[in-house]
Parts: sequence; structure tokens; C-alpha cells
Amino acid sequence: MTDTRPAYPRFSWRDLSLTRIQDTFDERRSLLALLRFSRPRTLAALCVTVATSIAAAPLTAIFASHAVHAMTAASPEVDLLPLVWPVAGFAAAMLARQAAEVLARALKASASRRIDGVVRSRVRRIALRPDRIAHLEDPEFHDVAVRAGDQGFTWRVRSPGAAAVGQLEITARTMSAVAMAAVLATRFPVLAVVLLALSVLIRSITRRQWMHLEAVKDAATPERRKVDFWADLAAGSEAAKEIRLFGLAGWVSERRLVAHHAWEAGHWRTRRRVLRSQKATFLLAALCAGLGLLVPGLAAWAGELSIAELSQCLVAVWGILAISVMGGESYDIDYGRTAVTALRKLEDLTGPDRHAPRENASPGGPAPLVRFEDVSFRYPGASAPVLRGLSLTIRPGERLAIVGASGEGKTTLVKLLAGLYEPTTGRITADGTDLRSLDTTAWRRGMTALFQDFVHYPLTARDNITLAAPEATPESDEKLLQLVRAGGAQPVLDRLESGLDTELWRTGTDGRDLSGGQWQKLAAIRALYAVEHGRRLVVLDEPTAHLDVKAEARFHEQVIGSVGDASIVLISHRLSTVRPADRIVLLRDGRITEEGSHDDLMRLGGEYARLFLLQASRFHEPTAGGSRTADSQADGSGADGSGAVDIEQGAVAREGGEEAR
Ligand SMILES: Nc1ncnc2c1ncn2[C@@H]1O[C@H](COP(=O)(O)OP(=O)(O)OP(=O)(O)O)[C@@H](O)[C@H]1O
Repeated sequence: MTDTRPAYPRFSWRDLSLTRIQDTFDERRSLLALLRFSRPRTLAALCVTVATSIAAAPLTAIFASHAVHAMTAASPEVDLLPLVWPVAGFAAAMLARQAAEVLARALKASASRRIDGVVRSRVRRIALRPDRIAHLEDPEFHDVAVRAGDQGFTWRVRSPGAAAVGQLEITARTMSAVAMAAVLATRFPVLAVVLLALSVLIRSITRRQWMHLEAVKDAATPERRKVDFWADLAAGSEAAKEIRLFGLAGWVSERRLVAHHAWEAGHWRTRRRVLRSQKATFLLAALCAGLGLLVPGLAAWAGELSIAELSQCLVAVWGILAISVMGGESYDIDYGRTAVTALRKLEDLTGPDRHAPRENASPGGPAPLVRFEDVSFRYPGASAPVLRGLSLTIRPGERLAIVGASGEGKTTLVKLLAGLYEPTTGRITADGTDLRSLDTTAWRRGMTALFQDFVHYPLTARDNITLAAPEATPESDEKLLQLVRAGGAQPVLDRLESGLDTELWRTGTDGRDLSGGQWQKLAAIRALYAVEHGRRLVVLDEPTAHLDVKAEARFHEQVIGSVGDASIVLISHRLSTVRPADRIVLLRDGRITEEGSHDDLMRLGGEYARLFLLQASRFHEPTAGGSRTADSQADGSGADGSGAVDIEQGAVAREGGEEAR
């Protein structure tokens, strides 16, 4: 296995090249630019506090010198008044510095939170921006999105906001070190330059070493996503039932721990290596401190420097050396730098906004004539195509059913129809126009879909219905209830204390949840509501999977019968659901292999008929004289009278039968 961890940093003269310095400078500038997202008042106050602490640093040194001078000159007999102003000045400078730092802490926290909010909403906007959804299935997109918008995963919050204020802090510290160097330079110019240069060097080496550790962590972002996955699974409600039922609690915790160890494995090795290589910087720091004490000390010893001047020099030395100490802000900066780069990369990955001029598919018009013309489709990164040269027509107002075994590509076909992906080759047209050149928003306004995994929104029953047509003006309760009755969902509403206004949110204060079948009935009303508001192409993907036998039997009359002249694309494994369709198509090996009405296909005696009869045979009751079909086998009804037979069972039975042959 190749090691993908970043190499340990070594000194290279290229690091001192003008281009490298310029790049670093640009990065830092872009971090400071993030400060514009904070509130103007906060930013102004932050600038004042920063300026105060920069100015207070050299003033402390100067007043210290004057105070010492006044103290050494003063005696009980002489006037003590000259002592007052330098001591007061020193105290004021110290106080101003302390106050500025305390105030800055609160302002930085506020600015940082605000910047993070802006960055995170930008990440969300970028994720939602593309018309298609392929980017959301790209692991690189997820890693980059985590880096761009997430909070740091450590003992302190590390985020773009923290980086921006960290950069401000380090800029202020550098300026105050330069100011201190200017004070020292009045007596020891060479020492001032040497100390400043060495302090910056120490900081830079230490920073590189620790930042390497951050780079190692960053390279392990995919491992970190695994940790998050297991942690969410353990704490979330989605898998709660299965975890308890299968007794997986310990196993899930263990998986999380294993993932955590895998994520952290490289960190500890790197951390030890960094600590070992700190010896050189420690020696360099000791050399700086020695020089800073010795040079002015020896000058004072030789009588070239008064005690007052010595104290000024020592305070200045202390101020310069402070820049060599690496604080948490360096981590913040590095993390934020990565976040800013990631944000730019996100923009590149998702591409520009699609504002291309398109022809309009107006909502509310007649149902379109849709054609799949020799369409092939392969998911990004997948080795084999799902659809291979599929041709299919969806006629206006038609009830078209698509059947096929699991994984044959039925849902994929619908995703292409909704423009969530583009065909790899071939094209899909609506009334003769390629979907690619239609305005995606307008096209989607003309259709609605009830997906297999439709979302249970934590909203009221009313909102769960009406969000299918967000542009519509709110309907009166009476009209909504009419739809509910027409779609057969009245019994669902009857059980809700506040009817349409009941919050369907298990974890909400007064909320409650619905069963799978109840949700499905409500979602069917959502589809009817969309039709009421101009959608003329309705996709129903396994709409009866959770319904009881009676509800399933009524589905056609109640839901499909209520959509008027809209076209319906119905996908189901349950042949009783698809049987009344105008046309049934069988999807196999990426193309349509059979099509016709149920009767046509039964007469054809092909794959559909074979599947159908094999499925129906599972509902025979063995009798003394052979087997008895619960309902007529030829008309394909199931044992329960609903005809609820499952194409998957048929497929399994067929495979079993073929093997036996
Ligand atoms: N986002 C995706 N990325 C890669 N492959 C995918 C993705 N979604 C589906 N597939 C693959 O595409 C194939 C077709 O999936 P699809 O969901 O369209 O099948 P289906 O016929 O609707 O199946 P089912 O009847 O089980 O719902 C499957 O092999 C599946 O693994």
C-alpha cells in the first residue's frame, strides 16, 4: 500500500524564493480579507484594540526607562513629582494593553463566528448550486466541503473565522515586535535586526514542524469521515432500531473506535517526530535570549548604558522574542488557509452557476411528449453503464409502468428524466427539445416525483404536502382536505390531533411520527398537490411499497385516477400496482426488452409473462390433487386478492427454476 501521508518538511532554498514568499503573502491577505464578513462595528472596534496593543508595546518600554531613570535620580529630599508621569505612563500603557487584549478576545470571538456563518452558508450554496447531483456523490467534493466549512476537530474551534482573526492577531504581534525592535535599535541596531530575524526564523521552523502534523491530519480526512459516520450511526435515530434489534451497539462502538484509531494512527508518530526535532529551535531560542541579555548587560557593566536605558532595552528584547512563540493562532491560520483554498476548489468542482439561456418548458401546459433516444448512462466513477442504448417514449397523458429486477436502472432512468444527471450518450427530449437545452428549473416545475426514499420533512402535515409546489399561493384548508380525501389519506389525518397542522417530527416538542404506509399516503397527496399546480409529468417510484393490501388495491382509483391528463411513470415491483397501466415496459440489461399492456405482454408470453406466472405460482395452495391458485392465475391476481405479487420473488423463482433445469 502506498503511503499517501505528506512528506516531513525539510529546509529548501526554494522556500525563500520570491514566488513562494509572494504566495504566502497572498494567502495571508486572503485570510485578512475574510474579516470583511464580520459586522462593520465589530471590525472597527477590533482594529482599535489591535492598534492600541501595537502602540502600547513600545510605549511600555519607553515609560519603563523613564520610570527607572526617575526612580534612580529621586531621593527623599528632592521633588518626587518627576516620578509621577513616567510611572503613570507606564501603568497606563500596561493597562491599555491588557484592556485591549481582553476586549479583543470578545470581539475576535464575535467576528470569527460571523465569518464562519458566512463561509458555511457559502459552502451550502455551492453544494446546492449545480442543477445535477453527481458532485454530491463525489468523495472529493465531500472532503473539500468538510475542509471548507467545518469546524476544526480539536480542543479549540478551528475555522476560517478563527483563521482570519488569528491572522489579524499575528499581524499585530509582528508589528509590535517591529516596534520593539525599533526601540532597541536606538541603542543596538545590529542586535535588534539579528534578534528580530532569528525570532521570525524560530517561529517559522516551529510552525512548519507543527503544521506538518496538521497536514498529516488533513490527509486523513477520508478516515475522519468514517469516524463521523460511525458516531452518527450510534447516536442517530435512523439505525436505532436495527442496532438494538441485532444487538449491534457494542459492534458499532467498536467500529467507531477502530475508525478513530485508524484516523489517529499517523498523528502520534508525527507528533513524536516533531517533538524530537524541536531541539534545534530550542537552542536557537536560548541563543537569542542570551544575546538579548548579554549585549545590553555588558554595555551597562562597561558603563555605556544607564540602568534606565538597560531596562528599556530589556523590555524591548522581551517584546521582540515574544514573536518567536507559536500560539494557537498559527494552527487557526493554517486550518483557515486550507479552508479558504478548499472553498476555491469547491467552486471549481461544482462549476459556474448555470444561467445559460434556455427554452422554457412552461409549467401548467399540456403533458410533454418525452423521448429517450438511444440513451446510455454510467454513474461517475462506475465501471459499467447502467443504461445501454435505451429508447423509450412517454406519451402525453399516458400511464406508463416500468418494471424490472432490482438494480436494472429504473430509478436511474427517472433521475435522468428529472435532469439530475445527464445521459452519457444519447439524449432525452421533451416535445422535441433536448433536456440539456431546457431551463432545468422550468422543466422541473412541469414534473413531480415521489421517490422510493422520499424525505419525511420535520414539518406539519400541511407543509409536507404543499412543499411540492413552493411557488403556489397557499390553498384553503377545504381544498387541501378535498385532495386528501380524493387521494385516500383521510384516515391518516383523522389520527392527527391537529389535523393538517400536526408537526410530523418525532423529536419535536409536540410532534409525532407516521408509519411508513401513512407517510407514503401523505406523499401521494403531495404528488396530487403538485399536479393541481401544473405538474404534468408524475413519477411514482414504488409508491405502494408500504401500503396495506386494501390501500394498494385502491391506489389506482384514488391516486392515479385523480391526476387528470398528466402523464404517469410508475415503477413498481408489485405487478398488481402496474397491471392497470396503459403500457408496461420491461427494463433489462440497460434497455427496454418488452412493452405493451398487461394483456399484450401476457399474450406475448415473453419475460414479463414468465415472471408474472412464476410469481403467481408462489401463491398457489398445495392441494391433494396438485395446486390451487388463490385467484385466477391467468389474470395474475395474488393470493390476497390484491394481486400483490412481487417481481423480485419472480426473479428469484425464475433463477431457481433455470438452475434446476
Ligand atoms: N449514485 C450512484 N452511484 C453509482 N452507482 C449507482 C448509484 N445509484 C445507483 N447505482 C447503481 O446503478 C444501478 C441501477 O440502480 P437503480 O437504483 O437505478 O436500480 P433500480 O432498478 O431502481 O433498483 P430497485 O428496483 O432496487 O430500486 C445499480 O447497480 C446501482 O448499484
